Order: sequence, then C-alpha cells, then structure tokens
Amino acid sequence: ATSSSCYPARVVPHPPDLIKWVRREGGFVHHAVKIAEADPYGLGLVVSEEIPKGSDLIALPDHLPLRFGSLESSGEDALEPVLVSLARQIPEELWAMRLGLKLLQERAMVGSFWWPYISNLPETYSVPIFFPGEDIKNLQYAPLLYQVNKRCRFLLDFEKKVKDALENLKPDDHPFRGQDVDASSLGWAMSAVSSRAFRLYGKKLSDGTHIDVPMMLPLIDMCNHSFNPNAQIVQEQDAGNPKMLVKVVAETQIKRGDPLALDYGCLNNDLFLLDYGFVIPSNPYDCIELKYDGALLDAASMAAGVSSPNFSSPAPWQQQLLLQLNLVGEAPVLKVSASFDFYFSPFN
Ligand SMILES: C[S@@+](CC[C@H](N)C(=O)[O-])C[C@H]1O[C@@H](n2cnc3c(N)ncnc32)[C@H](O)[C@@H]1O
Repeated sequence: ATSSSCYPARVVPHPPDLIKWVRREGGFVHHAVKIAEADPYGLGLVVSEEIPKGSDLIALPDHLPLRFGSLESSGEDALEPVLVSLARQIPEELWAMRLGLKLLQERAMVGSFWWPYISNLPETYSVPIFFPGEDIKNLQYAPLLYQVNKRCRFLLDFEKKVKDALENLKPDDHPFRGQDVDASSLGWAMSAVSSRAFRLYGKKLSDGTHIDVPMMLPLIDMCNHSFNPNAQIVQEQDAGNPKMLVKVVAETQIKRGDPLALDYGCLNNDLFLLDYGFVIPSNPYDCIELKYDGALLDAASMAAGVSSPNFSSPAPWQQQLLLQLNLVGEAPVLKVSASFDFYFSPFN
C-alpha cells in the first residue's frame, strides 16, 4: 500500500470545483487553501500563504456533510424502507457500509445535491479487499488476514441480500434508480466511507448529550493524515441554532506551501491498511497480536526438523508461564506494541 503512489483517478475525469461548490453552499474556505496533488497521497489541501495558528480554514454548514440519517426517523429525512431494512443487516463494526448505501444512492441519483462532492471522490481504493488473492495471502499476518477475509465474505453475502431486496421493486421505489449494485460497487462505497468519514457529534439529545454520527465532510476530507497535524476539526453550535457547523482550524502556524494535515486517530497499521489503504512506517500505535497455538508450533517445528517439539503439551511450569504471559487461557491474546523492544521465548 505504501508503494501505490499513483495519482488516483476521480469518479469523473473533470469533476466540478469543490471549493467553489462549498462556498456557493454557504461554507467558508480560507482564500489561501487550495487542492493540490499530494504525491504520494493522492490529492490533498495545501496553503498558498502563511496562516497564523487558530485561523479558520474551512467551515461547513450543517447541510453539507453526508450522513446516513436515523434508522428510526419517520419525518422528512426518513429513509426509504428498503434502505433501512438493508442497513439493519449490516453489523455495527462495518458501519461504513451503512453510510456507503447512502453514498451509492446519491451517486445513482441524477441531480443529487452531493454530486459535486461525489464526482470528486477517488474512483478506486487501495484497501486490501481489492487486492488480488495472491497479495491478500501475502499479507501473512493472521489477524489481518482474518479481517480482510471477513470483509470480502460480508460483501459477497451482502450483494445477494441487496439483489434479493431490489428484485421486485418498482423503478420509483428503487433506491439506486435501477442501477446494478454488486460486491464491487458495495466495496467501493464502503471504502470511500471508511477512508474519508469522521465520527462527529450528531443532533443534541433531550438530555443534552450527543450521539456520535459518522459523516462524510466534503473538502475537509481532502486533508491527509499526520500524527503531527497542523489542523484540527472543531464542531460549533451557534447560540439559538441547534445546527452544527463543522470547521477546520489551524492548530499551528502553517507555512506557505505546507500541506494541511489532520490526525485520523491513534490507529494501528492493521486499521490504517483495512480502512484507509496505507500504513505508517514506525507507527507508535502499531501492535501485533500473538497467540500460543501448540498444534501449529508443533507442526512448524517438525517441518523445521526439530525433534519432539512438544508445544501442545507443555509441562505444568511452562503452562503456568504461558498463563502469566497471557498467551493461553480465557483471553489468550497478547498485544505487543511495535514501540517496545520485544524478545519472547517461553521455553528459554
Ligand atoms: C481522507 S482521504 C484524503 C484525501 C485523499 N488523498 C484524496 O486523494 O482524496 C484519505 C486517503 O488519503 C491517502 N492518505 C492520507 N494520508 C496519508 C498518509 N499519511 N500516507 C499515505 N496515504 C495517505 C490514503 O489514500 C487515504 O485513504
């Protein structure tokens, strides 16, 4: 993923100017903020003059973020029943697919309000669900392979559910305007969301709290990631106006020509690769999961020519040590952070 540095094609070859669209829709974009090629990260935002710390860089009024909407709502923002029923079949951990359904619906709709945004999205994503089979195998690391396979299986199953749900619908009731939706378009939508959406405060509840809502933030999502960001997302509520304004504010002074960078979160490289299609060299949040699998270790030892390895029936003192190291027992997984020097050999 780190080596896939080519400029990503967009949904259409010459999409409309996103900055103009945001301004026309009542948003604010600092005059020095520009979209530019940010090799090797695709497109990005850069500044054309020095910007002081604390300056507003972008502000989006409440109607610009793309959200899924409430599954329970029956008001004017009510979703089509078929979309609600499909969304309910998506496991919580794959929340990106839910918002992905809305994205596909808007992509299929002629004259969609979000077309200027959607047409600027990358046409393809470098996430592992799109890797050729051989490359998936070459990931080698079991916990990551498990997640990739789970996502691929989900997409194939979900394709069938979507096709069944749409089979006998009248054209007017069809959420994707009669367009075919398959595992590949579902994967595109899920990846577009997982690599670009932010979880922000949704509407205020009656008890004053907010629920987290994933949303796609036009233009703001052109910012690439850094663990040393120079910008951050801020949500503001005007007095007397329940609607939220989502802003990007300069967290440091930004020099002319610098890219704008947001921190996507304290994620390990598995999550970066699965959701965003890139990894961070020397990621301080990276970790690996170890699991003691006696049978597998015996097989590997025999293949390596070790005589009577006996990993699957450790002596009581060895069993005790394995328990202490959390390598066997109730939760037999040991997470090891990449930032620590690690040396482990239970039988030495
Ligand atoms: C929210 S989008 C940012 C805009 C994106 N570069 C574009 O062309 O539309 C996130 C995507 O940008 C790229 N990206 C962002 N930060 C990166 C980084 N630090 N290293 C490599 N790729 C990065 C990855 O392709 C990621 O999925």
